[in-house]
Amino acid sequence: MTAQLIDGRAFAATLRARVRERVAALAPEAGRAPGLAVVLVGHDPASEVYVRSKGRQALEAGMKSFEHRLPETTGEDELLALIARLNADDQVHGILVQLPLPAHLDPRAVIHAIAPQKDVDGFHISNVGMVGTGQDAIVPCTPLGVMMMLRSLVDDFRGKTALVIGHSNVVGKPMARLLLNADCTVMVAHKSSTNIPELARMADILVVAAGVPGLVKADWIKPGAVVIDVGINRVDGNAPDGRARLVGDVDFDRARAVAGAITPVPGGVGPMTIACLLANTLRAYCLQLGLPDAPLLSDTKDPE
Ligand SMILES: Nc1nc(=O)c2c([nH]1)NC[C@@H]1CN(c3ccc(C(=O)N[C@@H](CCC(=O)O)C(=O)O)cc3)C=[N+]21
Ligand SMILES: [Mg+2]
Repeated sequence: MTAQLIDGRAFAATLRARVRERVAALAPEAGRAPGLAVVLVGHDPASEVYVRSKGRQALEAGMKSFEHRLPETTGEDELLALIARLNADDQVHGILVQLPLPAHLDPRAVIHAIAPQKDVDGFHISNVGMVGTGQDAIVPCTPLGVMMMLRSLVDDFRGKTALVIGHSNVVGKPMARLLLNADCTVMVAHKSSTNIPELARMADILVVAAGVPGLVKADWIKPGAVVIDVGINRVDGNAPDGRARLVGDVDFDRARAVAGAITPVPGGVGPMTIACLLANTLRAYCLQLGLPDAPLLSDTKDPE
């Protein structure tokens, strides 16, 4: 058997188109469009690329984009003052502070300074607590995108067993909570657990967010399982042209022969993360303006 490839670029394009349509319907005058503010401190090259594409995609969706680039040496007071201004700015409906921050800045203090209704990353303790108790909240972009893709593949989460490898606040923990909220049986493993292969072999749904290239071997995968690879690892010099190559956390070429469906890297989870940021910004806008907020992709079985 060869696994079905889950096309994250196609899902993301469909979601972006739905966001764009709804923005056009809700805010025909550009002056009232949803606004996304992205804050980047310092010059991490990967972060620069992501921040640029977030800004470009926000504009393409008919939103306003505000980019704030601050020097590496920015003090916490200065950053908190900027967040306070963005919280008070009625043109700004979503605020994202790009992580990681330089070491002298405390990410918790910064995240918790963001107004929860503008926290489009879903990292504020208020949104985390809401998701943790099964309430409607702003959900972190990567796990939200994964759930949208899973819903198109899994008819009924009840009775399914899921393993999440990695328990970060950004991906693993919220992923596990969303799967629990969907009535899956959920296991969460640290990447260095010695029994991961046995746990993985029980999983109908395997979500890997460990940051270890090729961690998951084909013989860990239950035949027919849905495998979601969240890893984005830059491996130097392996591409035919000698440049860095992106690989996931799953030994993709061999896993394909065992899994029922699998996400590639690149072109899997990554593109959905940014599309979900736009969806969250639209959601935040609706919450702030008291507009109805209908689901965009989460309710549909098929991205077409
Ligand atoms: N506050 C905050 N929120 C984030 O959501 C956040 C962040 N900080 N810091 C960095 C990570 C990383 N991240 C990605 C988004 C898109 C791709 C993506 O589109 N990846 C493409 C490939 C891109 C490439 O070629 O590098 C793909 O997988 O196909 C990847 C990674 C969001 N992050
Ligand atoms: Mg991420």
